Amino acid sequence: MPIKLGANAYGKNAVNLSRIIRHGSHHEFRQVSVSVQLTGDFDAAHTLGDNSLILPTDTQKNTVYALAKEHFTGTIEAYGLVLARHFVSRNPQVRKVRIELVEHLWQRMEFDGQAHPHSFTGGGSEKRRAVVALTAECTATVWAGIKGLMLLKTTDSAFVGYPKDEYTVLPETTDRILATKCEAEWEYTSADLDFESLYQKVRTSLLRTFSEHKSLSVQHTLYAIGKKILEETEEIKEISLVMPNKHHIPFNLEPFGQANTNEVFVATDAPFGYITGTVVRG
Ligand SMILES: O=c1[nH]c(=O)c2[nH]c(=O)[nH]c2[nH]1
Repeated sequence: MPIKLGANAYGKNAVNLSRIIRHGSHHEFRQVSVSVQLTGDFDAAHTLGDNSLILPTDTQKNTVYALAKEHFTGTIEAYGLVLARHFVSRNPQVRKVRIELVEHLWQRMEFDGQAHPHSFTGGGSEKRRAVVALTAECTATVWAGIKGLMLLKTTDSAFVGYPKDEYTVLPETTDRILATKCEAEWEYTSADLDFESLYQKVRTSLLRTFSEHKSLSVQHTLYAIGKKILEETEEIKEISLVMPNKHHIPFNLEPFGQANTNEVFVATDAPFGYITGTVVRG
């Protein structure tokens, strides 16, 4: 049986780029982790050690910084497209480039209702993410997403009617805490869109459905969130959601002579329910 090289790709991961955008004394601050991945004609590099078609990952890293001065002034989606077009147009050996950008969300400080011109606080666990793929034929695909979005509501969440066997001890509940650290990723229908307003629209829709939905399970809420986003936003082809169930378990206060009327809980890290799903059209 002959042996040959299968699928392969290479690039620089986690290029940590930060940038100040100055408008006089009012500054914007952006911080993003960029990963570049190239797919293409790299057989000779693997089988012969011939590096003549290998654009060094160090050069890829430098390109992320060099193009940032002129081009990283808007959305991460737009900057991803600039980088992808650069690598594809300069390197005929590249069949496909994939750029992943994960943005740390710094929040501007505010004092007495006044936005501070140059000071920020860390945005917590929430990150904004974009992935851009561009082929040598210039077909671009853009995905956008949210990571680490902590969501919690204190009512309008139930879990009843599930099968019970000899190992089931979970009591049915019609009023529990629903908490998750949500991840969402959606694919756009085009690479020529207002990525900023679409991102804000999707994020707001996600929060609104989470808070307003009469949840019968995490699965039920996940689908409701995805369905609403697709109904409201024709520029989105499909959306995938990850919604771990961050359990808050009622603590037994009976040994202390008190009734726990759904007020005191143990917040548990592990294990946790892991609920994922993609909502599609048609
Ligand atoms: O919303 C839920 N979905 C489940 O699949 C599940 N399983 C479980 O033990 N609790 C829950 N809650």
